[in-house]
This record gives sequence, C-alpha cells and structure tokens, in this order.
Amino acid sequence: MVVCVFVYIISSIFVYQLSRALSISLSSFLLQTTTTMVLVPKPALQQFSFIRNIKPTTFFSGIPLIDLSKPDSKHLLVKACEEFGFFKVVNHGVPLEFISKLESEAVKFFSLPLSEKEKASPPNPFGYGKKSIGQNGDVGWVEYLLLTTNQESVSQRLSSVFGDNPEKFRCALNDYVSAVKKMACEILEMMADGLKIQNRNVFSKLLMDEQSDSVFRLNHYPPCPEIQALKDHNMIGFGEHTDPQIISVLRSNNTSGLQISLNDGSWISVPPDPSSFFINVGDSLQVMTNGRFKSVRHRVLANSIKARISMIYFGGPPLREKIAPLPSLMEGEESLYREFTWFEYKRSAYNSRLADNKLVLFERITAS
Ligand SMILES: C=C1C[C@]23C[C@@]1(O)CC[C@H]2[C@@]12CC[C@H](O)[C@@](C)(C(=O)O1)[C@H]2[C@@H]3C(=O)O
Ligand SMILES: O=C(O)CCC(=O)C(=O)O
Ligand SMILES: [Fe+2]
Repeated sequence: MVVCVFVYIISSIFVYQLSRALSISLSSFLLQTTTTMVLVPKPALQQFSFIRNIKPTTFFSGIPLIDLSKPDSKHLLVKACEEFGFFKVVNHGVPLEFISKLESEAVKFFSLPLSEKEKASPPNPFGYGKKSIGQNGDVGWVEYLLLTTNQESVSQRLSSVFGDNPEKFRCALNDYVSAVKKMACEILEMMADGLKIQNRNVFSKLLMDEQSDSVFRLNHYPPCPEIQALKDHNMIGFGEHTDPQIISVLRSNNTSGLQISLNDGSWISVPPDPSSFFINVGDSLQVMTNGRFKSVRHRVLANSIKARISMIYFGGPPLREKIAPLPSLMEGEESLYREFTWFEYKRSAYNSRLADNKLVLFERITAS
C-alpha cells in the first residue's frame, strides 16, 4: 500500500514536470531548416507524441547488408525478408548524381516560406503536408511532399511552387524514380529466384505495369532543440506503422531517426547511410508470400540537432490487381489471407490510423 502511494506520488510529479517542460515551449521559437532559420508561430508541442527511452539510442549492427552485384545475394535477401522484413543494399546502380540532385531540390523546396509550400497543399491524395499524417488524426514532427510516380501528373500546384524552374524538379524526380524503380524490380526478381518461383517477374511486373499505383514521398524532419530538455523522452517524427504496398525503397541524408521493430517487439535504431538504400517489405508482399516475408514495423524519431531528409519510393500494384498468397509458395499450407484487390486494401488502410494492424481485417479465420 505504502509502495503504491509512493509510486503514485512519484509518477504524478513526473507527469507534472513533463507537462511543464512542454508548456514552457509554447512561445515562438526558431525552426531551423537545412538552409535557413525561419521564425514560425510556436506549435504546441503537446499535440505531438512522445515515447520514453528505456536506454540511450544505440545503433544496431545486425541489419542485413545485401550486395546487389553478387548473384548469390538472393538467398541472403530471402533470409532478410523472413527475419526482419528489412535490409540495406549496396552496389545498387542508382547514380549518386540522381540522388544528390533530388536531395538538393528537396532542401530547396522545404526551405521555402510556409506560404509558398502551402500552395501545394493539401496532401490528399498528393501535395504538401505538415504535421498531419493521413486523414485520421495522426501527427508527427514532419513536413512532406506526397507525389504520384505517374510522370504526367506531378500536379499544377507543384508547378506553381517551383515557379521559375519546375522542369528542374520534375527532371530530378523522374531520373531518381526511374532508377529506383529499376532497382526495386531487380530486387523483387532476386527475391522470386530466391523463393524458387518459376516466374521471376511475378512481383516486379506489378511495379512495371503502366497502371501501377506507386507513390513517392519526400519527408523533412526539422531539428527539434526543445527535446534535449526532455532527457529520457523522444518525440515522434513519423509514428510506427507498416507500409501497405509491396516494397518501399528508402534513402535518407546522414541524420539518424529511423527505427525498426524486431520480432520480440523491441525497437532498434538504423544507422543512417546516405550512399545506400534501405528496403522495407510491405503488407502486400507479406500476403503474397503467405506470411513468409514480414512487413516491417518502423517509425522515425525527431532529432534535436540535425534535420533529416528522406525520400521513399513505395512500389504498389495496379488498383484492380488481386492480392493473395501465391499458390507455389503454399506447399499444402492454408492461405492465411482472403483474396482482395489492392483498391480494397488501400481504401481500408487509408481509413485506419498509422499504428493499426491493417492486415488483420484480411486474415482468414482458421478452424483452431
Ligand atoms: C495514417 C495514414 C497515413 C498513410 C495512410 C494512413 O491512413 C495509413 C497508412 C499510411 C501510409 C504509410 C506509408 C506511406 O507513407 C503512405 C503514403 C502509405 O501509402 O500508407 C502513408 C499514408 C499517407 O501518408 O497518406
Ligand atoms: O522518413 C523516413 O525515414 C521513413 C518514413 C516512412 O516510414 C514513411 O513515409 O512511410
Ligand atoms: Fe513507412
């Protein structure tokens, strides 16, 4: 009893201190972008989510590393998708020039005054967004640009933001997306080989389809100096989730923040590497492999000192495509999921919160 009262008092003091720490930061503050310092009206930090750090951030050294120039890598690839649903690739063949050109366009865009960036709002389905993620109440310490990879439709709103030279942005985007899509298809073909599937295009053809519903995203996480005062707390930049598509290809600058969840539910920090790509298995690939590959739960924590910029290509199938476990992978197993179209899944995923398990609605109820 005495212990309970003591714990209650201590935790009340802690909650009070934390809420004070957050409310102190309610006046205006400087938001630093990578190139400029701008005075912005002070966001109420209480609106953001925080997580408690159990131990200081240590980088995980066990992230599978796949060298795409080695044909043998297909077995390592399969192992990585089964164990982590996540791996890093080197010798990827994407020209560094394409990466740096798009990164500098992204930095230029995010350094614009808010009123200019907001000309490309709202982000539904494509455009500029800030703080709000999706349409169901999720928030993060992030601003972003969501784009379709369909070349013709980089929207008019973006052209107005890129004013004098929208072609430069469009060109950097097209070069980057084409190269990354090619790499994603090579990876998917190596996966199919590694899984001994006869048709090695079974996954890649979905991204190659003219109607492929793929998305591209630029995220900018400004530094948040105020979290330094919180010592054992971190602010969420992008809340935990799995990506709904088949495969996601992520590249970031040299700022940390990305974490993935392991099978035991623990979170590990991914050391940033601007010259490599990180690959996530998405929900749709989990279904097509009947759960053999795991779609990885991941999140991004805000950094107190440095801005993080990430660019992610989400390779998705055409809307009409039926998604179901591949018969050749079932080997007498029961299907864990009922068949659905990508349209159905996307609609359901986009009606859910970031952290929700979106596949649960599509699982088959088994007899046991
Ligand atoms: C809260 C949401 C944002 C999201 C749509 C959703 O309702 C659930 C999935 C989210 C996600 C995660 C991966 C990609 O960043 C994204 C573009 C996607 O396809 O699914 C986002 C969606 C979004 O930001 O609109
Ligand atoms: O910005 C990042 O590093 C990851 C963001 C992410 O997971 C997403 O946009 O789906
Ligand atoms: Fe993601």
